[in-house]
Amino acid sequence: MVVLSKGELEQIALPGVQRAAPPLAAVPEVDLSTAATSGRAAAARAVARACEEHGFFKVTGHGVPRPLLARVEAAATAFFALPQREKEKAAAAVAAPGGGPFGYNSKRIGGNGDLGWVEYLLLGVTAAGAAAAPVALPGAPPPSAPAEASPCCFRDLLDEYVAAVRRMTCTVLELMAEGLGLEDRGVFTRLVLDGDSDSMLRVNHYPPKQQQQQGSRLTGFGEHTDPQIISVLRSNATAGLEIELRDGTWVAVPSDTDSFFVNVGDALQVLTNGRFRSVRHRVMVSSARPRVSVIFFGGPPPRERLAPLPGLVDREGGRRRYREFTWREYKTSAYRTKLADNRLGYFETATAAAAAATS
Ligand SMILES: O=C(O)CCC(=O)C(=O)O
Ligand SMILES: [Fe+2]
Repeated sequence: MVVLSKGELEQIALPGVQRAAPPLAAVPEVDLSTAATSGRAAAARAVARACEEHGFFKVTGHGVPRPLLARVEAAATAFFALPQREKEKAAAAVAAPGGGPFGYNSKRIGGNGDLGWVEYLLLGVTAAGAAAAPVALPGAPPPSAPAEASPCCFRDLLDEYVAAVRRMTCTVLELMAEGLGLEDRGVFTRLVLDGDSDSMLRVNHYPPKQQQQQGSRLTGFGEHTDPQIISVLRSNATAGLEIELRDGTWVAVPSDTDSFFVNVGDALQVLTNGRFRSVRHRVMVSSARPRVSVIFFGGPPPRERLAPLPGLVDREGGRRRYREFTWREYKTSAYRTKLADNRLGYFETATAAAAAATS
């Protein structure tokens, strides 16, 4: 088990963010069921508007079966209730041969000293539509645990979940392309469906606060932008997610177990030449109830060369905000940074950097 020193625990209880953020008054919402009918153009426009304004919106009418969502939530809760030893054994099984970020972790986010009041399972997503690790997660649950806490069952369930959520994600990505007026509707979808797509699934569990932490707001997951093209999140009924608006204020996103929340990621900000905004967000733990969230991150293949799409650059008089780079390069550079760093700064063109400095 990871034991934190007093100083490390103080870092999680950040004094600067003690005040509760006000709720986001109107969460932009897109009903995907209307996109299947005559409302497609309106849905595409609503998606593009939300990506430009917030880089964030809520998806209803998504078609992912409710019982599947409930089973995943129950299995995740049961998994994190397993003895620490079992969770760590699972980590060893999903770790990539050469190391890397996959597996189970507690309190430590990434390799550069970021801490949060969270434990999580991070799994690679394979091209075949299956999620998770190529090997079964070992470890039998204690006899009292529900069957779905068994890491093998949990893995199978997550496979099913990823297949359903990836399908829905592709519909959203197509709507984004349409909303931008791009002729090639599949320009984003292709990257996520590619056999080598660098997609992931993260299951987060924010444990209830301990006695001595009552009254303080803890950093569950510090502020950051997501690296990939798109993130699609579903949580239990415990709030905690907050996003930063364009004017720099933070707002709380009310939880909604029937909907998914979509974040624009860094890669999509680049592809759209900055028109879509990679949303800065965090999770604050202020409730005594645990929060469980499951996030599908749709990413491009490592070899993919990313650059602003020419059609979108033309619309800005030829001004390119980012230079071309491969996804592998971005990741190499990002792994050296802290969670809160602006990871795209390194890839900005000189004109974009100059514009940012004067704004
Ligand atoms: O757990 C959440 O609700 C969000 C966590 C998050 O932003 C992430 O895992 O990238
Ligand atoms: Fe995130």
